[in-house]
Amino acid sequence: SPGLQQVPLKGKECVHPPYTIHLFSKAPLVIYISNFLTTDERSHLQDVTKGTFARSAVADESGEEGHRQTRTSQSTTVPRDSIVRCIESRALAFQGFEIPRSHLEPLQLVQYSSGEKYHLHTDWFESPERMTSEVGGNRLSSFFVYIAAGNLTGGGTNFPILNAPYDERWCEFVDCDEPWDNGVTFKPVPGNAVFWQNLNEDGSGDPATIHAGLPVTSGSKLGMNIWTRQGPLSEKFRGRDEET
Ligand SMILES: O=C(O)CCC(=O)C(=O)O
Ligand SMILES: [Fe+2]
Repeated sequence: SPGLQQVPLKGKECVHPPYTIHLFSKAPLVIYISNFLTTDERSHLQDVTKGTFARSAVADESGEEGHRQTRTSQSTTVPRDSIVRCIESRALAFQGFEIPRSHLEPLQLVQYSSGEKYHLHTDWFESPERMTSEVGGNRLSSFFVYIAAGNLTGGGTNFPILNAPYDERWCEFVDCDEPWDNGVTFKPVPGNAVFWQNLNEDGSGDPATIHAGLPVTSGSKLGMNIWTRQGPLSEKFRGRDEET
């Protein structure tokens, strides 16, 4: 239609699935999304990252990256093809269209086998080394998308500071067997995602966004992080964009 700029996608149309959103919390902003990724997109992400996973790193207080018992998963960066760009566009549109693509970190897949977990942490940083202008400052928001669950038990995403919901309809997405004191645990339902805002209006990190990937007690879990920074990442960290 006149006035609408269509981005050419080299033969592959970017069609967004009709996902459903459920507002979980207003402060911090936490939104549960059903059917954020299609089955084809999920298989594609698994195909293009096959054999590329390595032990996940975490940063300590000094910003030093290393391997710790607090994060025992394997992870990898997803190469940016037309399907991945389509998922990026969806994540940006979800946040209101204003954020340029350059504010997105490369998408990260995280694989957990039985016994693996990611201890309580925030996705936002406190050490200046981890939020330089080269990496676009701090992490404004996070999507954790569930990509696959093979005979999975455990492995939910737990937010201990958030209140568990009252309405039973949440039990489709939330572990309603968790004791009330544990906060909320989102169930790893493939295709679904949890979105939250990490930073307050003044740019400070919101401590209430602390969360964990609970131990996988059997089977396997594959998830994906989509992190949006406050500003653009340099080409060194984000890689080259052919189109914007
Ligand atoms: O595995 C999960 O459920 C959460 C993972 C996570 O929080 C992260 O990778 O930053
Ligand atoms: Fe996280």
